[in-house]
Amino acid sequence: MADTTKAQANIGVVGLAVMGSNLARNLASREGNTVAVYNRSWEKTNTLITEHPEAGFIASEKIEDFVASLQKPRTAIIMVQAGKGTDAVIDQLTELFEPGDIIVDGGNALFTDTIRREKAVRETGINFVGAGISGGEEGALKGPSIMPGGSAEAYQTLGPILSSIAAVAEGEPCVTHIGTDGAGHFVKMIHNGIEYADMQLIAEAYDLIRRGTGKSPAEIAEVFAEWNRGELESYLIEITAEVLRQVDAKTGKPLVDVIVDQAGSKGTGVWTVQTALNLGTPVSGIAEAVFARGLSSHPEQRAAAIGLPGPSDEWTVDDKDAFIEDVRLALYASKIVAYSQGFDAIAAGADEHGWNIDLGAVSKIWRGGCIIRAQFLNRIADSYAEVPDLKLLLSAPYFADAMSKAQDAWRRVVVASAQSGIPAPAFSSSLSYYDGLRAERLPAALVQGQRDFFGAHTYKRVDAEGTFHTLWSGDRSEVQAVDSH
Ligand SMILES: NC(=O)C1=CN([C@@H]2O[C@H](COP(=O)(O)OP(=O)(O)OC[C@H]3O[C@@H](n4cnc5c(N)ncnc54)[C@H](OP(=O)(O)O)[C@@H]3O)[C@@H](O)[C@H]2O)C=CC1
Ligand SMILES: O=C(CO)[C@H](O)[C@H](O)COP(=O)(O)O
Repeated sequence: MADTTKAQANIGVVGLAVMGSNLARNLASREGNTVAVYNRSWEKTNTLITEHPEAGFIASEKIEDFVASLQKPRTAIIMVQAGKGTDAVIDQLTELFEPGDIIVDGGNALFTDTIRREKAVRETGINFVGAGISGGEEGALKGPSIMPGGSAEAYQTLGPILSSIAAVAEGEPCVTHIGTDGAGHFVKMIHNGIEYADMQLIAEAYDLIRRGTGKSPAEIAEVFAEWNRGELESYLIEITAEVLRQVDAKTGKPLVDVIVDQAGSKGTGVWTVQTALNLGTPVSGIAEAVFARGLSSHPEQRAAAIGLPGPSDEWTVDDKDAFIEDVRLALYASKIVAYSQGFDAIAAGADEHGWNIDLGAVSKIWRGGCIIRAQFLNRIADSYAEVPDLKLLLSAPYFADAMSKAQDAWRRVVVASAQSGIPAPAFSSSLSYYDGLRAERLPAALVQGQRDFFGAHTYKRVDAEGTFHTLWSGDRSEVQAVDSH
């Protein structure tokens, strides 16, 4: 129980499930910290303090005691379920905290909720910081990537303690002040969108290799382990090899073969796509990943589709090693597209919400601690260092060169997917995005003509200023018009 007569802790954590308990241990392991902990139900608190006496936690059963155990100005990090749970805890803390104190929401909040909460809490004189935290259980314990928003003043107080618990990549802590109010949670949301795309692309690579070459999951694990020593080196490739190696103790089969093939989701991928749709930013690779999880999770429809015809011609892979190398290159190119789309979405969100987000700094803090950490984030960081206002990541020399080296293989893999009937939605949509971007002319011109035909939506001409409309139901002459978009 807390000694409510003395405020001993310099920081507190509310919510002691997987993320909160590990973050609290991380904080407690740093020199000079005394950590107060509180969870709605006592059981989790009790487990944490019983299993980790070395952390010297100050634990409270009541939130009033938790608040009393914090030194002023108080700082508490909330790690509870996003949505109503977070609102409930913010309300409780706002009642008990005083002006100058800091509430940090480290959960996966929707950034518009964070904007709303920051505004409401700021009016009480208390600081509110929405901070995206990535790294899962291990990251929370050993060093996550942290994406804090909120005011610059709050970050001055918070920055040092967040830096002390963050992952370190290339000698730099994986934390930076992203921007005001919801900027941190916006960037975390996009991080998760990229995570979805990356995972889907890896899953497609696995499926193509397995069905194309007949290799076992354990053999494919070795392929991924090999890839992890090259330009694809990343946490997600590393854990994919681990998952594919795992043998189910009950059946002796590869674990991947006994897991139900229906992918779940908690919402951040959907938010990314919804937000990008509102911003008019095509995050097509991320969207395909979200839809692929959705498709997998409709067992009745999938059962109804079994027996529908597949390709008539037999599809075989003649040179297995060459095919695997093609898949590797297709994965790398599609992954670059996913990150490029993600960075576009951040730039568009920053424009829309008036955030001054340093994309180079974002790429640096994703190099360590987070789920999408990858060797090639160093190349992204280099690209933004060379051209800070880079308009398209894909066009940076390193990435343009990577696309040039990968694109023939990428096309062969997409063809193989279509011919074999092995779905590869993220590979093929990423390739179409790439081809769409680099096209000198797009059939969007025809779409504009169609829109003008049925709705007098007007169009621009390539050879004259102004806005035009064809009198489709009249003599089909062209007239000047007011732009109706
Ligand atoms: N798991 C992960 O890998 C990652 C999770 N996150 C985010 O971090 C946050 C914490 O995640 P995780 O540790 O997985 O825990 P969960 O998202 O499973 O949330 C469980 C915690 O929320 C608390 N809680 C739920 N509702 C309320 C409420 N109304 N009032 C008070 N407390 C409430 C629970 O308390 P009780 O024990 O009493 O039920 C418990 O401590 C979430 O926002 C999540 O999205 C971010 C990155 C990675
Ligand atoms: O934020 C995270 C990692 O960065 C969480 O693990 C998140 O829950 C993953 O999303 P989903 O459950 O939808 O796959």
